[in-house]
Amino acid sequence: MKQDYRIGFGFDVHRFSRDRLLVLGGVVIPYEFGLDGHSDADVLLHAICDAMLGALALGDIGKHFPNTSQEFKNIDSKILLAKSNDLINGKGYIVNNIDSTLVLELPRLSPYISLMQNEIASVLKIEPDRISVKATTSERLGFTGRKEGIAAFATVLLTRKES
Ligand SMILES: C[C@@](CO)(OP(=O)(O)O)[C@H](O)COP(=O)(O)OP(=O)(O)OC[C@H]1O[C@@H](n2ccc(N)nc2=O)[C@H](O)[C@@H]1O
Repeated sequence: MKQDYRIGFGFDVHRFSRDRLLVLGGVVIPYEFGLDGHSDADVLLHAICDAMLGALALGDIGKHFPNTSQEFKNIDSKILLAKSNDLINGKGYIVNNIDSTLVLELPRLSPYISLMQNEIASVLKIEPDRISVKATTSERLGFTGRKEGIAAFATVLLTRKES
């Protein structure tokens, strides 16, 4: 008997880089640096994808979207989020809610949080109030504190699709 609920956790890190866009939660954020990566390096969406896949023990994003594949070069990570959603839907589950936290010193994200929630909700086709996006500094400690990059954490609760 399949469980009615499955919980997943995701984590990702990307390093800051010049001449790259900063894309977080599907939103382009004005800043002097972007994030390095094979895709658009949307670290928040990657952590959320990882949590969705992990909830059903489907492996991690690298297994489904390898950074060695030309298919995913510079890809918009909203496409990876949609693909991850298709995978869990195909297994009979939908996203009930997401909680996530970005760890970075700068830029300030509070003006963009609701935009990110709306973008993610729109891709997943669920209500924005089921998507929580938070941002915190690491009090200038560690690689995030040295402004070398951004870390993202996400937890996702999946529920069975109404049969
Ligand atoms: C989103 C994508 C799109 O191509 O690239 P980026 O834009 O982040 O570069 C990838 O899915 C991003 O996958 P991600 O999983 O974050 O990349 P990595 O950390 O480099 O891990 C790549 C693969 O190596 C495996 N891996 C990683 C570390 C480790 N010590 N042993 C491993 O076996 C992981 O299971 C993963 O499947």
